[in-house]
Amino acid sequence: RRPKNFPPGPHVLPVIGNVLHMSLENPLKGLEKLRKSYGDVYSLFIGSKPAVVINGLKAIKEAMVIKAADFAGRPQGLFINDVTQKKGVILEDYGARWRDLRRFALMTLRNFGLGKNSMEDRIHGEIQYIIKALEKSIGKTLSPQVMFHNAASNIICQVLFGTRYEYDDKVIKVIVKCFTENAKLANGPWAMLYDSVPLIRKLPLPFRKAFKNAEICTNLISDELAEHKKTRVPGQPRDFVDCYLDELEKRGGDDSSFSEDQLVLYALDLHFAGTDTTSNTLLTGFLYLINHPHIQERCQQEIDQVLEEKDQASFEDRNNMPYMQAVIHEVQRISNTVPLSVFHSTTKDTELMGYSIPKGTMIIENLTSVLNEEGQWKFPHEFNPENFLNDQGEFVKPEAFMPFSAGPRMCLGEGLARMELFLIMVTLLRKFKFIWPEDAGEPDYTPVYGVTLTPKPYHMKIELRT
Ligand code: HEM
Repeated sequence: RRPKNFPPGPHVLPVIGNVLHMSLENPLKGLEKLRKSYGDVYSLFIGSKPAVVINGLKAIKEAMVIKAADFAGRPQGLFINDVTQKKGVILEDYGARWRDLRRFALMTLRNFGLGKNSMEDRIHGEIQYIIKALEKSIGKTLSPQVMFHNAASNIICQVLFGTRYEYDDKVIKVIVKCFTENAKLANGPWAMLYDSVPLIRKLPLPFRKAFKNAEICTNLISDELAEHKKTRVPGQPRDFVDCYLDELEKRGGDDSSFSEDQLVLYALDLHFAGTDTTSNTLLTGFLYLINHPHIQERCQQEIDQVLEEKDQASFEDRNNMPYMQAVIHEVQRISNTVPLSVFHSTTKDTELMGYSIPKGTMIIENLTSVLNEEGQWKFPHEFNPENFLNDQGEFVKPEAFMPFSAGPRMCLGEGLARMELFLIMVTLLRKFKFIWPEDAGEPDYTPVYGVTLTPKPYHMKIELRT
């Protein structure tokens, strides 16, 4: 039964809740349909657990920005918390420990953006490997999926461990495989059963694979950590792991949010958060640019004009490229890379749009509903950079642009992600022309649903620009 004054929603069945109202293949359509029946704030039962789904700019802003702290928790006691051993920053509940971990990550990322070997240099370094891979395919077709995935992974690996991995390296292949499998399991029916029926948790059922995968990744990162401990010079950090080890010494080892065990899961968290997101946005971006050649050409004209004889683009150049800025933001809007954000939970009894929501209720922030909300965009349902340009052709960012979410839990890698998207897209568009192969048929823009949305695999043809 729904508590008193709880948001409305469809009829609930015992044990399975509202599972039948949602397609596990793609729940986004089901959520949109329920919004039409019940309004911007409604409730669903996932198994026996109530969850509130928040849709549209007005309600999301009230929850995540105005009542920020009330909605900044993360659900606990779920399958995914057990798999990640309640460590790391993404799933940590709202409180002092989360704040400490988040502040440390933001500070370290900022420090690595400065100085000689800056984040821009690291990104440009990795772009050279993408260029090499593309040059090998000139005049032929290429599937860009693995290439973008590895590039995003390498950029974050350089920050975390100070190393990049060759595109066919065994370590990174194993980590990526484990992540992909776990993301699927976490989203699937076995995780739901694990959450709903605690008695089966120790049984040898398919969800055990997720624990095995987590152990494999933990062991690989522990090896990396051991290597760092052998070669580091205290006070002269080379990367995130060194910074963390310095911090650990400073805190004297009696602080439960900072320990070597924590570090391993923390690094895996950042790697996971920074890889699939950026690479799927790039993949979607190129899929649209290839199939909208006039937009691709207009980007190239602006890039040529602004960069002239300069060797390489810098992130600052974005301020002189309103059209490119609009295109990248439109790519992010249409990619809708993390469609349901990461689930939140309420930290106390609270209210939203006149409804009462008890402490500890799971909150599903439907970012899709804002990124294509009618009334917020000139062209909500089509790929059109005009969504981010005013009548004078200047770049403007509507309030409903929130692919990184909003409020205290909003993506902490936003700065890095935006820099990667800009430098990679500008550098590649400057050098190459991307073409849809003649024999590829009509493009299919329907994404494959998961924690992140992924475009269906596709091929691109590459020509060198003169
Ligand atoms: C296009 C790329 C990216 C997109 C669309 C994206 C999107 C998001 C979203 C929607 C959230 C959930 C926010 C919430 O719960 O309200 C999130 C959280 C997070 N992201 Fe990103 N992200 C991207 C890239 C990155 C990168 C490169 C990093 C690496 C540093 C990163 C690290 C994180 C972390 C650590 C969190 C959890 C923050 C917390 O719980 O306090 N993300 N991201």
